[in-house]
Amino acid sequence: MTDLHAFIAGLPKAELHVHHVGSASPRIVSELAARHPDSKVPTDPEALVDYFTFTDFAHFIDVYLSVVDLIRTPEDVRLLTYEVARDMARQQIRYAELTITPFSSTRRGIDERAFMDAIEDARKAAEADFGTVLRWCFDIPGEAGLESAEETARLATSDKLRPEGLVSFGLGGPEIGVPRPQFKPYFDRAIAAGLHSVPHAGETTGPETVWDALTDLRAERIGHGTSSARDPKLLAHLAEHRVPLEVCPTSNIATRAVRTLDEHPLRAFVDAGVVVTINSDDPPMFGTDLNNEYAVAARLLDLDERGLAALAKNAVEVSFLDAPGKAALAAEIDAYTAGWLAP
Ligand SMILES: Nc1ncnc2c1ncn2[C@@H]1O[C@H](CCC(=O)c2cccc(C(=O)O)c2)[C@@H](O)[C@H]1O
Ligand SMILES: [Zn+2]
Repeated sequence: MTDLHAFIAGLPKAELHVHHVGSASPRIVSELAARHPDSKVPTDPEALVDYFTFTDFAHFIDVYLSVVDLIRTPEDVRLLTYEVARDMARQQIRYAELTITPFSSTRRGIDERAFMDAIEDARKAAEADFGTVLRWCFDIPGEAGLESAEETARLATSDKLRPEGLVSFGLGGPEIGVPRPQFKPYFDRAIAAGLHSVPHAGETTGPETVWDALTDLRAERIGHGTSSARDPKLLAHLAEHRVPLEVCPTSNIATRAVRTLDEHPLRAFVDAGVVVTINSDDPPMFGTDLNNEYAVAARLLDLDERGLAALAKNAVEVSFLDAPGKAALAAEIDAYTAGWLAP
């Protein structure tokens, strides 16, 4: 391990763009598959590497949904959530906003009350046992249609069901053929209920989708926003209004949204003055983790320890953590970096 990799491994971090089911490691997949042996998801870690090699974005979503099918009971939901937090803690991730798609679970027959209790129970246990603070983003799986938007908005805004850890409202899945403006009424409801707007946009379609997310969905941060690099006016707007991009470099290669890491627009975003955060999206499915994404960012942006610490602090600053939590985590990053660089 180089010094920079060791620095990253110990750096306290926040992650703002990571999916719940997409974080199921081979260890967790094996445990779930043992509970549900009829699943087509392989349990052998070597076979999983092949299974998690995608020909395009649509193929990725097919495979993703086969892992969704492994989560059938509230106890599966609890196990997944708690074990994902354990994997995060091992990477010194202190705070994560985990994107959860409750529609996928409720439509598969998991009771909505039991679902909320399972994620909340796991959140509290993970904070007590591992020190990792979790918050939720509930996302609409856009391709599943307006029925899924209605269900997600209902679950996210219901006084009786809305979980304490919920901070934001998102929109994921394929973008092609799924225009963002149709989701405006659902985002309006979520925002009126006090949730932050963080849709995916510009991952697999052009910059116009990012404009739609800003205008119609009142996005406060953009998931990916990769194609923004093709529109200088959009870059200037993102920079001026300090709308951060949640960049997930390895994900973009794995889903073939970008051809190679050297062609990734991360550097163009930074050069344009856009606030960026570094994220892992669906780490085991993309053969990565947050530490590796920081190493990729260090290479693409030519960063040293101070630059990496600044990137980690970006994520804290634009997170939806409360002010004392942000101050404490930023101070922890500074203390760690000063200690590392001290002679
Ligand atoms: N890189 C990504 N970019 C975008 N999204 C990503 C990414 N990674 C993970 N996701 C997740 O994939 C889900 C997609 C689920 C979906 O399309 C769907 C369609 C029809 C039916 C059902 C169902 O459950 O019955 C689900 C999204 O909601 C999102 O949370
Ligand atoms: Zn995502």
